Amino acid sequence: MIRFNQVNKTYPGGFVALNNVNFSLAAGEMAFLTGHSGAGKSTLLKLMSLMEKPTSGTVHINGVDLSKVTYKQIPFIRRGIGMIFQNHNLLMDRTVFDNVALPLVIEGFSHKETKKRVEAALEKVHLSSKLRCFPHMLSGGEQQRVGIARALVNKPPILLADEPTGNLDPKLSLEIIKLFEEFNDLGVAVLIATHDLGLIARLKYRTLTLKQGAMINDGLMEGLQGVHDDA
Ligand SMILES: Nc1ncnc2c1ncn2[C@@H]1O[C@H](COP(=O)(O)OP(=O)(O)OP(=O)(O)O)[C@@H](O)[C@H]1O
Repeated sequence: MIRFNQVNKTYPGGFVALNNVNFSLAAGEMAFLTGHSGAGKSTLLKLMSLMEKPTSGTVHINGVDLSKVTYKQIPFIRRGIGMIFQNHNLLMDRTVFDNVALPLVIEGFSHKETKKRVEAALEKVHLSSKLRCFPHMLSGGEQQRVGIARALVNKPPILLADEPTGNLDPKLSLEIIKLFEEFNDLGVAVLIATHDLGLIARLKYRTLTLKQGAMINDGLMEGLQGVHDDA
């Protein structure tokens, strides 16, 4: 589903953001990605979504070697990945329905099919009653759930989340993770980049840890000391 093989990323200017990263995430797996600020978490997510290219090494997503993807094919590859961000990037002048419908409108789905899918996605994130609301009428946790519905409305097999609980209190954070678990139970592979060591410690999922661009841990976290030392 996701496979990194000897991946290096050096940004123009010479900064080494990723150093020989190897890992894979199978279909239906769920894992955390953590590490200090600047460790390379966002860079790793950007390589998967074709926002950046590796300097060397290969990245496979849904069986496709991304180095072989042409410019024209990029939108098709991206459709296989749902992305969720800390600030959820909702369109504030559009309703909840329109925000969630956006990926389907871009893909050219009929109005009838769009309505069916948007209603189903909003039901999954428990927001059916808020369909006609504008984002400013919702709480932070509800806005994040709209972002999740939008990311998953076209049923991608992979979900990538970059600090999805960054602005939320512990209770709401857990609710968001529970939603991810529900999608994971349906077979979606989920990778969650987070600084939230409390969340990681409570949930006992596989945890990939980056330190200065190198993958220093891959597995359940036992002791978390040292990971965020150089933050
Ligand atoms: N476009 C760029 N050009 C040059 N350097 C960059 C670029 N993007 C990121 N970097 C550098 O690469 C390093 C890794 O950045 P990255 O955003 O992947 O870290 P991160 O682990 O996501 O950090 P944070 O938790 O603070 O978001 C940082 O030192 C950053 O300054």
